[in-house]
Amino acid sequence: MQSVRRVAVIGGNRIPFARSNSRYAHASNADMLGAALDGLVARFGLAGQRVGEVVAGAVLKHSRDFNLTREVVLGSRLDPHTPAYDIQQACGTGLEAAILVANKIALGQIEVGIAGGVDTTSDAPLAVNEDLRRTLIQLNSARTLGERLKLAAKLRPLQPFKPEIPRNAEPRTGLSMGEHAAKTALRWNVDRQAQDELALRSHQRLAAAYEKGFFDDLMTPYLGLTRDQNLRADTSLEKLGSLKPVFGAKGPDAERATMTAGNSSPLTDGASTVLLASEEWAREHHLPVLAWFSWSETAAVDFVHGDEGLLMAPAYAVPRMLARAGLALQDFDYYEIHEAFASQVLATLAAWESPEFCKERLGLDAPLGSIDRDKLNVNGSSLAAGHPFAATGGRIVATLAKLLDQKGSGRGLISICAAGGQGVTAILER
Ligand SMILES: CC(=O)CC(=O)SCCNC(=O)CCNC(=O)[C@H](O)C(C)(C)COP(=O)(O)OP(=O)(O)OC[C@H]1O[C@@H](n2cnc3c(N)ncnc32)[C@H](O)[C@@H]1OP(=O)(O)O
Repeated sequence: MQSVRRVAVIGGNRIPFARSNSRYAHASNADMLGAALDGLVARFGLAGQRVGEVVAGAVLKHSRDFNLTREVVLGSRLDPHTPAYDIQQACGTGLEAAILVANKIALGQIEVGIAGGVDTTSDAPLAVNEDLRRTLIQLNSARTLGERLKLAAKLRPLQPFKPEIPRNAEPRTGLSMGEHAAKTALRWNVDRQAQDELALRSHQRLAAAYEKGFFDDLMTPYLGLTRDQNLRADTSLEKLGSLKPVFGAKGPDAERATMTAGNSSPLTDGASTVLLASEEWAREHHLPVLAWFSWSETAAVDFVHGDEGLLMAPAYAVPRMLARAGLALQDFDYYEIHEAFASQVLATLAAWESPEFCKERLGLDAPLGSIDRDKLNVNGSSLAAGHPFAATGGRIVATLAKLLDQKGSGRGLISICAAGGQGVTAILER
């Protein structure tokens, strides 16, 4: 059995993120992931090379995209002998892909790998209703004219052919991510002002990062976009404060609704990729190491039978990871907490500060405590950049690795909430 090896983050490449039904309206998942991968291959001189594995995924995928990642690799300049496959862990997909690749490198199973993710809400897979779908499948395999006529006769009463549009909702509750987050915001008394301030900071910091050229070697322009399209450098607390609540805005608690289009991440299209490798591979290829991928943890909460918030799993994953790593919540120079909603970031921070939550839910004698907010999402996050579900993990890993490289030393925490009541977290070090 080989001992565990250090895993290097070499770099990343993504395309600018676009607002849904806008600049990338006619691009497919394969087009966008292909563009992000092509940029990575070009930047790190990987053309013609056989990479250990490429692992990526999409949350919303057409049924024809059996193995989207492999198809993208076959269309890329990588050696076609590069194995590639899809995984899916909702909004944690990109980070979970990086964890999978990192673990294979750590165990000596591969020397180098690429993790990625892509999503489009502009090209979402539509399905026809269940009866119609089954009848069409049977019709396709019917052997005799009689069988076909019998099945065709069944089709008429199934009119209209109403498509099933995938909803951004939990199958077991029927509630959208935003509606779940609104319930959590009430539970944690997260106020509107704090959410709008977090959103404003996200836009200001992302804009400042662009101005400094931070993304110059992390991004390839695509279809005319050179910056994330959702970024509103000119937004203000006044503008944000004037927006009407959209989640939790109906029902008995409507008066207390606080979540708006401004403090919720928008529906977004985009793709990202990250290059991970063993120390030896990096040295042999003369590629500098940005950061080391050191710890990870995935947790799940019972939001169906219990009272845990759908997007609160990172509140459980992080302390478990800290305990294994022998670290405190304050031992970090950067915190990258994915901003699905400002309220979910603030509820997570409130949970870590709560003596009751930490004792009753985490079994800790003392709360994890608060973090220095100046170290949180220092170059903006999903509220400003947008959130193409599976692509967010790659954006965050590459951003944090570069921040640590620029600082020269330090440690960063990644926390991503995901649908299904799951949370994916990791630690990068330099
Ligand atoms: C999936 C997982 O596994 C885990 C997760 O991450 S959960 C998160 C998943 N993602 C989501 O659930 C997406 C949530 N977001 C949405 O559904 C939609 O973006 C939304 C319903 C919140 C808003 O949709 P919309 O109404 O089409 O947004 P949009 O038209 O852009 O904005 C509405 C208004 O607010 C304004 N606005 C939005 N952001 C603003 C800002 N930062 N500053 C100023 N104004 C802003 C817009 O200009 C617009 O104003 P007008 O009506 O005057 O044009």
